[in-house]
Amino acid sequence: MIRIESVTKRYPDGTVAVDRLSLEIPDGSVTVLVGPSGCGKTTTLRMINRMVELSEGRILLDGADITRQPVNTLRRSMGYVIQNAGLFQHRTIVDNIATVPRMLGWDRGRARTRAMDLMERVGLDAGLAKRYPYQLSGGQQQRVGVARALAADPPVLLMDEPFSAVDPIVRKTLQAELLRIQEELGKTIVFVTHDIDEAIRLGDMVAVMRTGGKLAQFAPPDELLSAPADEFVEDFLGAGRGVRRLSFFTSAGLELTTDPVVAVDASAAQIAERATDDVPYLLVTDADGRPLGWARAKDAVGGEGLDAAQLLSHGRPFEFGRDSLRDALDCAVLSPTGWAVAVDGDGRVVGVASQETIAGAIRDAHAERKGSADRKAAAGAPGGPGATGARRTAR
Ligand SMILES: Nc1ncnc2c1ncn2[C@@H]1O[C@H](COP(=O)(O)OP(=O)(O)OP(=O)(O)O)[C@@H](O)[C@H]1O
Repeated sequence: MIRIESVTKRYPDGTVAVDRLSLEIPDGSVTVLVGPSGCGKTTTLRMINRMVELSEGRILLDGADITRQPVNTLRRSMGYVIQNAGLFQHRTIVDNIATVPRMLGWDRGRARTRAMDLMERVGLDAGLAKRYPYQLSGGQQQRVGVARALAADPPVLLMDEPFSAVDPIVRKTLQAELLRIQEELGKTIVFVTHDIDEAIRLGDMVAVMRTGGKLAQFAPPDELLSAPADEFVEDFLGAGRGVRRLSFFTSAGLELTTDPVVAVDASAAQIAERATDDVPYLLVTDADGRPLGWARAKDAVGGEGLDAAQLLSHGRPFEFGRDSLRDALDCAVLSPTGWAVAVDGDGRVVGVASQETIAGAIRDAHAERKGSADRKAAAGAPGGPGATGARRTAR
């Protein structure tokens, strides 16, 4: 655990960049520092690896004061990723990634093998290994930056606006990749951004800082959205808090029905059996149970069977139990029938849910969450990461 204890940074010109900041950064999770420009995020991050020396207070890494160990030893335990990747322009990609292992005395072959493994892990084609940074896109360069920071397998990763310089689509992909890598590696990540959506998507815990280097709120994103500490945090979070919070509710409790689901080769009798008064649309699946689209029940009954070419689009299904209630709601709202299609991990239909069913599940989830928050408050327990149930999606 990284423990920041009442830390202040006063630069030589008198600027107080960070003012008595205290934070406990849990192991194996992503803690995001977010706030407006100049609020002291970068200064805080750099005090952790001592690129900036603090003025007052102390920082403990696993209980030991970071000033008590040689700065090189400290930095080796912390990968560092910055905006625009900061790659060595005269070195190939594979050599960039192998930099730290080589510095640690690994032989060339072992360092290169490690670098090639990491390229695969961060989603880079092995064919890029011999290129130079200028021959890569911005998104690819950021991936190299992440791979280089992971090369010596440090327990801590410090990331300073690593995805700010790439376009929004690449940025979402990189965020999703980071979450995937984090799921596998379980590093302690401290991530700086000025983008609140990025903070909410990536953070297990989010520290909102305000100008003057003061902490405004430190909470899991769900709690931030449901109970902002004050007007500053509320303004910073922006509009649509309620809908955004649904990302933290799992779809696992949704009551699905399979009543409208029929296979494309269903007989006239099977279709007639499905198409009751309560089922205006039928969800048609292929022989493997994957969704093909919606058919109007009244058109399907009495016909010659279902015509896959005549179906209404089923939109993007949600993965039952993995995706959130926000994903399910999005599906239902965008669906031409108002029904969301739920699939399993292999893309096979497990059922459908109406907008009304989803609205009911949202009410239940809120009531359940409120009950559990009240119980926690009564027991004096703080909120913590990992209580969300839904996969954090980078949609
Ligand atoms: N070397 C320095 N000397 C004097 N003041 C500095 C120095 N570095 C940063 N500052 C000041 O400290 C404050 C915090 O800067 P910092 O870079 O930590 O903020 P930030 O939240 O990361 O900002 P941004 O989002 O714009 O990168 C700012 O007022 C900045 O001008």
